[in-house]
Amino acid sequence: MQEYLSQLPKTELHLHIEGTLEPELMFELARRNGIELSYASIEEVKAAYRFDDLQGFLNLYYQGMGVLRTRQDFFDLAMDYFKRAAGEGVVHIDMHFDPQAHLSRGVSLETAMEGLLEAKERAERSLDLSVGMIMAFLRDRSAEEALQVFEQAKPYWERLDAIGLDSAERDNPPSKFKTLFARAGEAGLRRVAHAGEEGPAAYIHEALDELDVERIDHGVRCLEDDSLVERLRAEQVVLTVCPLSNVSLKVIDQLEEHPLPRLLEKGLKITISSDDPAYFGGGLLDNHVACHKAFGWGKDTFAKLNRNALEEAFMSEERRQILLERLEKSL
Ligand code: HPA
Ligand SMILES: [Zn+2]
Repeated sequence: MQEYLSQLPKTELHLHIEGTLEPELMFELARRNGIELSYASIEEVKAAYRFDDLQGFLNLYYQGMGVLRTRQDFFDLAMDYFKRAAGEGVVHIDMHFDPQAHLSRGVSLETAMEGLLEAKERAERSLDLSVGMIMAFLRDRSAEEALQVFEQAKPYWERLDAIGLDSAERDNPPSKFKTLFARAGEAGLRRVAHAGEEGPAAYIHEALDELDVERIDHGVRCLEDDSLVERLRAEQVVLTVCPLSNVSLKVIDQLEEHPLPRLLEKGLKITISSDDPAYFGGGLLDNHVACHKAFGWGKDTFAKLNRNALEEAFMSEERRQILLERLEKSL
């Protein structure tokens, strides 16, 4: 099965590029930029990656990305991940990135954007990988700041696929960002949002109704509302579920208890992703293997999850057709 899962062309719709920062690269970038880390060794970093909840993770996530200073750092971060992912059979990644988390520590939008865009272009030329770009906004910061950053990013709108909404979900409802999402829609951008990870099922309804999103990132708490489940099924709204992330952040106790099998039984359009692979114990292949072990899923289920992801990915129709055909041949 491991071999089948390795060669299966896999697509991930939910990945934060800053969450791919492995401790080894963190140390290298710290050295390069003359930054003193609060960790003495790579082992110490890894030992710190035990979280009680989303906020506990976010604190380390924002701290870790402090080593990213130059355009080259952003390029290296992304390219490092793209190579690893392509090496395990990932063919497409829709990548979130958090400009506000860099602007707030004095790193310009251009530095982050140019480094990430260069890595995307290099990967698309030199690896068998396509990359979608999702500019994410931090929901625990103000709506005014988000709008201001979005306007500042105007020179890059053309090269973005979508905007997203992430960071601390509790008490930061989607409706807070209604104006931003309307503005992004007018600018021709697609919209996705994290909802129903730690926040209630009502936030999923709200993201669909008030932000007009086409995807829900996570969404696992939809099961608390039968009418919502029925809506997600009828509209075939894709959920980008992140199994190892949910275990790490204690959204669920253990993978065997994860609602994924129930979500599939209910006929929802489910995909699986790694979220922040450097922090949550593995990349997309590891998430596949863990689901196989926990749920006993066979080849058909993994084919379906990846077909769902391919159908919804931000990629050209030409590449989608090529990859859909390749997926069918790999079965
Ligand atoms: O899983 C997540 N949830 C919310 N915000 C995030 N930012 C990075 N990862 C996450
Ligand atoms: Zn996420």
